[in-house]
Amino acid sequence: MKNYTSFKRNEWAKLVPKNKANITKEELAQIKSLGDVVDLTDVHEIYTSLISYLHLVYQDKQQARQAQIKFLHKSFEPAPFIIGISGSVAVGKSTTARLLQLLLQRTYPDLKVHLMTTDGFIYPNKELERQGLMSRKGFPESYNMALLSNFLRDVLSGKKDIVYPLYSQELSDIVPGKYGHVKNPDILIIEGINTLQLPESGQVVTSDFFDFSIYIDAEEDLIEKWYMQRFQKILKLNKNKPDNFYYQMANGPLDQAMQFAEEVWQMVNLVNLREYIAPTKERASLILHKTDGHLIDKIYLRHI
Ligand SMILES: Nc1ncnc2c1ncn2[C@@H]1O[C@H](COP(=O)(O)OP(=O)(O)O)[C@@H](O)[C@H]1O
Ligand SMILES: CC(C)(COP(=O)(O)O)[C@@H](O)C(=O)NCCC(=O)O
Repeated sequence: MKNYTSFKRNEWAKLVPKNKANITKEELAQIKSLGDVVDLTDVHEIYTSLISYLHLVYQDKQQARQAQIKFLHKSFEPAPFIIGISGSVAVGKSTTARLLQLLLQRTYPDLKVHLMTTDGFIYPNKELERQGLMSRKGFPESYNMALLSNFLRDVLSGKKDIVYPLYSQELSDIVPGKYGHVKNPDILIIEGINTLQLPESGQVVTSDFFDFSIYIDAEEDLIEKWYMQRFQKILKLNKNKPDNFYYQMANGPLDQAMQFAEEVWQMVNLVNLREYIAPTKERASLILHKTDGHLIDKIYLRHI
């Protein structure tokens, strides 16, 4: 990759020798999604350097804003620093995003760090069915991109309380009547498979709103394994929840359920990865490459 400097794990870790992220094992336990195994080594070797670099980018942005405001003879209006996180379905975006939020909050206790996902901007199943898009969930046309752009515009305009829809993986649908709120955060982390995608002509590019972006990368076979493992965990979690989307499958033959998940991976998520997600990789400011066991083995930092 021409526009990036690449680092092996230990080279990246050496950029910031001191351990600044004094996070405890208890705090780490909070962010583990569905029983995953992020460990303190990752925090020390990968995220400490990342947080230090983000600090530089953050300061740079504040300075540039101050300069512009002075030039325009305007008064200072706070606007959040926005970090976008992208990558395949099941590559570990939400887990990484939660860890980053926790570490940023720990490092800068005076700053408000809000985390959200773009899943909420997928049309509700009813609407997807109406448009014949149920098997295209996650593809560009399944998102209400105009709503997402308007939302981001509101965020940057400094509006006080902005609502956004919420998606539930267990329901496999938008949660009716429930909304997230963005209330003037200093840092907004926004994760989703579409965060680096270029929209159809005429629409606003989501990543134009970002101050920094991260793409999480891994080999297809590994991501498939993580997808299947997560699917199995979701089945277990919903065995006794009759209202749940996965309830019938969770109580039927396991091999049939796994066959279904395999088909969804092959026909939907893998196609989406190849056609629409992976091509956005080289738009990211930073690429975190993962190997077996979710271990980050390579880091690529884009030149500016
Ligand atoms: N660092 C990690 N260590 C162990 N398991 C992880 C890690 N990151 C993600 N996982 C697991 O991989 C699966 C997919 O992760 P998730 O964060 O849900 O992905 P995404 O948000 O990209 O769909 C989940 O089962 C999660 O528990
Ligand atoms: C809603 C999603 C696109 C979100 O992706 P994620 O946050 O899991 O990366 C995905 O979970 C999804 O529903 N994909 C469609 C096919 C499936 O059920 O996996």
